[in-house]
Amino acid sequence: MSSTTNLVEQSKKLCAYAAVDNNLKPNHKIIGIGSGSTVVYVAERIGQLSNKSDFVCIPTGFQSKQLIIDNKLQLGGLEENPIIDIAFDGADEIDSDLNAIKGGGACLLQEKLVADSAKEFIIVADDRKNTGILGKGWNKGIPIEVIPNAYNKIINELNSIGGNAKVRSGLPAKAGPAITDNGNFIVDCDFGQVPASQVDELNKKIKLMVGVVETGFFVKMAQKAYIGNADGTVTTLSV
Ligand SMILES: O=C(CO)[C@H](O)[C@H](O)COP(=O)(O)O
Repeated sequence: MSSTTNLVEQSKKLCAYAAVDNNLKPNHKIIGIGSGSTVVYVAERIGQLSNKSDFVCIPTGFQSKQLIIDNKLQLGGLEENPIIDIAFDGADEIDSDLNAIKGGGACLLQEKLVADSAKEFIIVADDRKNTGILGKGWNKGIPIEVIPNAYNKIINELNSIGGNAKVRSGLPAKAGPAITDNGNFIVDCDFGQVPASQVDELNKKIKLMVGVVETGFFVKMAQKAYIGNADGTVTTLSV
């Protein structure tokens, strides 16, 4: 592992541990666990607690479910636990209002369900994600989960409002489109930089396209973000 990779990994761990240590309380009985490489350390930290039988963890997808099981945490479902006390998740990019782009790992629908059901939603990310404006650092486009046979219709509609959209490929693991945990496709749409004041309006426009299941814009959902810096410090952002 190169020293840069080491530093990024270290910063992910630091921010995840700080987010858990500073926010998880004994009265939190239902905990949302997100997806991605940073949340691995959230699950690890929660797994170190001695009162693991006192709470239930709700996953945001297949990887997240495995993290819960691997850390010997109690697995629960959103059906039986529709109100989550606190949820932790990663992000692909964060702006100055704590709006986020999510879905780089194709889990955005379940991630948004968990975040939306949570009384407190906390983002953990290394400092490459904290650019202040969505689309500045993340140039792969906004992930949008769509019904499979609607993908070309939606690509046309996204392009007609100024986007540059393409269906996400499953290569090299799978020929053809990537398939989400919900059996849908992901369309990634680049809109360039989206100022914080325009994120809500753009998100609503996309949501209204028939065949769109969910967008990767998380608009004002997070109360706090823990950012792991390369120098070993953690910055806390809050709204
Ligand atoms: O939205 C996500 C998956 O759909 C992840 O939370 C996001 O991609 C961040 O992942 P990482 O912590 O590996 O940078």
